Amino acid sequence: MPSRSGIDSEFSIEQGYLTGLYARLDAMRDQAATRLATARAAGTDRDATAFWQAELVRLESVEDRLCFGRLDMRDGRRVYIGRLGLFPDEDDEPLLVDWRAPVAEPFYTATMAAPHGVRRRRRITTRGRVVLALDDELLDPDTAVTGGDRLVGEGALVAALTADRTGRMRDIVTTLQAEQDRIVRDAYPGVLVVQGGPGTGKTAVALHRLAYLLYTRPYLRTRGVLIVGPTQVFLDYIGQVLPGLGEHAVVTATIADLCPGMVVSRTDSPETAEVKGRADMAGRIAEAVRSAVRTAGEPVEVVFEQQTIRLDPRDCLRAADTAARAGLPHNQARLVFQQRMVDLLAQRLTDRLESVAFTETGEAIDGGSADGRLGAADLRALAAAGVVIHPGQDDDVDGPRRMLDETDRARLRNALLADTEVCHALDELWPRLTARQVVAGLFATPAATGWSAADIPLLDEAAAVIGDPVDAARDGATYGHVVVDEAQELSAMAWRMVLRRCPTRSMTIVGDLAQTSDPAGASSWDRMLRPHVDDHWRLAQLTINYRTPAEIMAVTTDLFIAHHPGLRLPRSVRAGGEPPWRRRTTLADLPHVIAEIVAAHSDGQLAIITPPPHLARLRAALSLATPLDATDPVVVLVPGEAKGLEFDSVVIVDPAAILTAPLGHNDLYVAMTRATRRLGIVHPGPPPAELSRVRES
Ligand SMILES: Nc1ncnc2c1ncn2[C@@H]1O[C@H](COP(=O)(O)OP(=O)(O)OP(=O)(O)O)[C@@H](O)[C@H]1O
Repeated sequence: MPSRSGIDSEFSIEQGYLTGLYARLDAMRDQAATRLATARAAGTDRDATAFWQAELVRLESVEDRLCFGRLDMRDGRRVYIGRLGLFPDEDDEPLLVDWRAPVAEPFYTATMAAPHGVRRRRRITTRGRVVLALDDELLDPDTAVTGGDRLVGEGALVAALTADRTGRMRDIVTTLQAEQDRIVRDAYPGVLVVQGGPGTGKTAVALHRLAYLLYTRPYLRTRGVLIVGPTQVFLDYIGQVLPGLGEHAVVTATIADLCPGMVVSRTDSPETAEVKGRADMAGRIAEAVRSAVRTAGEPVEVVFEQQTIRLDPRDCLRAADTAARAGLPHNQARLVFQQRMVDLLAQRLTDRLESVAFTETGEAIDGGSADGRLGAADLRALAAAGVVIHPGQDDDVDGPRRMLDETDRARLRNALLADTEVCHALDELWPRLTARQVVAGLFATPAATGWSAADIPLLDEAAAVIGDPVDAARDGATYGHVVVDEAQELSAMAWRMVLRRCPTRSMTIVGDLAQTSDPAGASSWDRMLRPHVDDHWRLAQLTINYRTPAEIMAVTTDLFIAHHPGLRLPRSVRAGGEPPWRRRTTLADLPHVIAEIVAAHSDGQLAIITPPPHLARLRAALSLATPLDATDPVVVLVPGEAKGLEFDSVVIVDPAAILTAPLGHNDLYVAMTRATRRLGIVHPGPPPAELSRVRES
């Protein structure tokens, strides 16, 4: 055992070092504040103002757990690891190494068998600016046997996993595990899919990977990075993680948010949503847009300044063909079509004009040659009649003459383009479309009835095909790297929407095929991704469940095996929690029983997960305000809302009703794996067979 004085001296060494680090951080903050004030006062350099403002925010956000580790290397070097790099001076050795730097990697990956030059790994637990605990691991077996070093403090991982939940995710930078760190630092440039069971840290890993990529690929800061999550509640839940890692320039969005200006106000039946999510909807949208062009068949008559101009259907078809071959979206190709048509109309008008000349008294003389141009003989006749004709600059003096030069013809084309009747006639042939029109036309649904979640990817697809954003005022941006969380829920059409925002296909996709609850979602990553990225995607797996204790995972086994024979249940990292329980009641008594459970609950955050039909009744019974706030001590929510979240205690209501949804078994699995400590089930009537392992209380 290390002596008390030995431990004390280790603490005082680390406390002294930590105090020095904070002093350096404070100095950097002061310097950033001064530079910001100077830039603001000068008022000229907006880039400098923005830079120092962002720098100040970055330095403020690393206050908590600034330094959390130390590596003692076999060559005698000592490396302190923390949230950012700190240097005494530009060229000196760092006081603190950013956790993302290569030299920090062994902090996460070194083992006794592969120590990567590390002799001792020390985890430093702090609160505020005070050292609370030191936790040492010796990676040098010889020294360990002689007892020359010592282990100090509580295991940081266990402490992190057993801490009370707050409704906000925390970063795991101090306790990232080796299999997670490998994914965080993976240099794969294409689509990296992280598959893993509940609680394996997929979300945490994706967020840390994003922080790592922003550090190692600084160009991403200007290209922008995007996180797509299932709900706003989920995005709020993870919202503190990246700022805590010093990264603020990240956009978060649900699928609906990616389509600016759209509000989801309608719910489709699962069957309809599944149909709308299918990949072949893209073909239907393209066809609907193509068929809006009506150029075949009848000759086209266009009236301009009381003259009727008749165009041959073949001319219109040729114009449409040229426009279609320009490779532009519909609304932009329409401009090419209009241009071609106006050229044709102007030509017809010019031909007609040049085949008719007028005397000074306004009388028409038919002086046209066979090709509609004025020949030398015509000109002589016209001159004799007193008509003055200005030959165009490009006219050959010996050849047929033109009345209109290029400028005149351009003016004529402009006059045609500005003419309401002409525009109307051309619009009939190649109408300008809106995304709303196209999608409403597909399902014969009036746009006024509002849009469902499954409509959003269709609107976005239509917007891409026609070339105008759904909301004329706001266009969707593209990003240098995109993270998609709960990615198993995305339909084929939603994938198309996300991929349009990531032209480089640099993506981190995290999800679990056993948690899919959207009927249009994924049952195979390959089937979902191959049509878009061919084989430029790679699978990484996480296998250890850090959230859910073994006792709870054990009761999900029957449910899991019955529906996912090909997948493996993740292994729980900890056991010893309370055994799950179930309680039978009646439908009428349900609100009363839940209120009783809530009243008796005192320890940590509690979630009541219920199928939608009971939601309003239970919220009313508990007098809960409506918008869901995941930080409340008691929350009532449906399985879809619980995705990605976690709570100290979970009570599942009426599991049989949850199982009636199309992928209800996955919903129930999601609900059961949200608990970090306790799971209870309240069921009106007999329990579903899949839950027979749960003891009745
Ligand atoms: N290395 C770690 N150290 C500390 N906590 C961890 C670690 N890995 C995961 N956790 C914790 O485990 C919990 C589950 O992590 P996370 O939500 O990322 O898992 P997930 O795989 O996305 O889960 P699900 O698919 O169920 O939504 C979180 O509280 C997270 O902080």
